[in-house]
Amino acid sequence: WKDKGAAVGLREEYDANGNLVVRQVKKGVRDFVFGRNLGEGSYSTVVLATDRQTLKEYAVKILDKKHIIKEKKIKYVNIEKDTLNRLIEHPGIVRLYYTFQDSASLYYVLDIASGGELLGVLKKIGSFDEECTRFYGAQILDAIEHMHNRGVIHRDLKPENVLLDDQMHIKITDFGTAKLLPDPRKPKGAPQADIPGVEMAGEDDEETRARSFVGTAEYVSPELLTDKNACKASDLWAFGCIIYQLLTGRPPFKAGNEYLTFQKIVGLDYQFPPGFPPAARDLVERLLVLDPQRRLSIEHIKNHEFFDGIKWGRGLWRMKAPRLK
Ligand SMILES: NC(=O)c1nn(CC2CCNCC2)c2c1CCc1cnc(N=C3C=CCC=C3)nc1-2
Repeated sequence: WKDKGAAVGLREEYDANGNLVVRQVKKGVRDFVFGRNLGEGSYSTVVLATDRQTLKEYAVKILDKKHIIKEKKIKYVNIEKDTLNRLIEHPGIVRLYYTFQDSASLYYVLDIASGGELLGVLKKIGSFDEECTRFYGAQILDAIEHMHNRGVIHRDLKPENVLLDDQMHIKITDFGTAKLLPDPRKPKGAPQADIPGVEMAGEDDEETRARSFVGTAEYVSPELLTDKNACKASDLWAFGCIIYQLLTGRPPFKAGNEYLTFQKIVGLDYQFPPGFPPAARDLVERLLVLDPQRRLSIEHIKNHEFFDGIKWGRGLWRMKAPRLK
């Protein structure tokens, strides 16, 4: 990285009344007051931060440059930034506002999800009723549809990566292991963005990176275990696991260790507990299908009986979140 430091760019503009307005266009470390630690990744720390000027709160993801280079994770860093830039305008996905760097670190300034993890809420109340599962399932599916329409496969969807904002609406996070397909909105052959000036020397090539990643055991799709290839339907397998888990309090495939969990997955070895709602059961059975080609498409899921009554699109994000009981 060329160390651009935290140079703060200022732009002089004139407003409608001809008054000179000086606008700050580049943020830096000095513009934020850093607070408590929100989470640790393998090469990043996420910290609560407040913008000194606007007092707006953010989550700032701080990536250690030395560690990234030593662990050859430059590609992951590029993928995450490119992914977040592609998904910039969906209410169900953590938004990237600014990036900057100093001599030691890269900084991503992201939406704060003050409600923490969906998993935390699920653990607190045990399991969700149908209404809450329908609402949160619909928001997660709407965000997955947006990702897939932009050529992004998340590959590690799980309740820990579904966060909640102050309206108890979801915000999906952690795109460091996403798989980026060519952006359908960019004309064929157009260069796909990267972090400028970041050498890829000694980097895994994209194919190796894309094939080397396996998500979190309980949510990994069978195709990722058998032929190492994730596709959009892999996110819908994880979605089926999440719907099952919201209604029962546990994922469908869980064993004493990862190997036994993987065996259950490829053997489609799971059961529905008594009282599992029939419409939800039909939906989950059409998602937890070994052949990714035969899994329900997003359009079919949206029209499934389980989601009867859901107003898809912008209306879904204006709805008041149901009380979690
Ligand atoms: N890896 C990330 O990008 C990331 N990690 N976190 C915190 C993790 C804590 C463990 N589970 C997954 C998330 C965040 C982000 C994005 C941006 C982001 C925005 N808001 C929060 N909010 C939290 C609030 C309370 C507890 C934990 C997180 N967290 C994050």
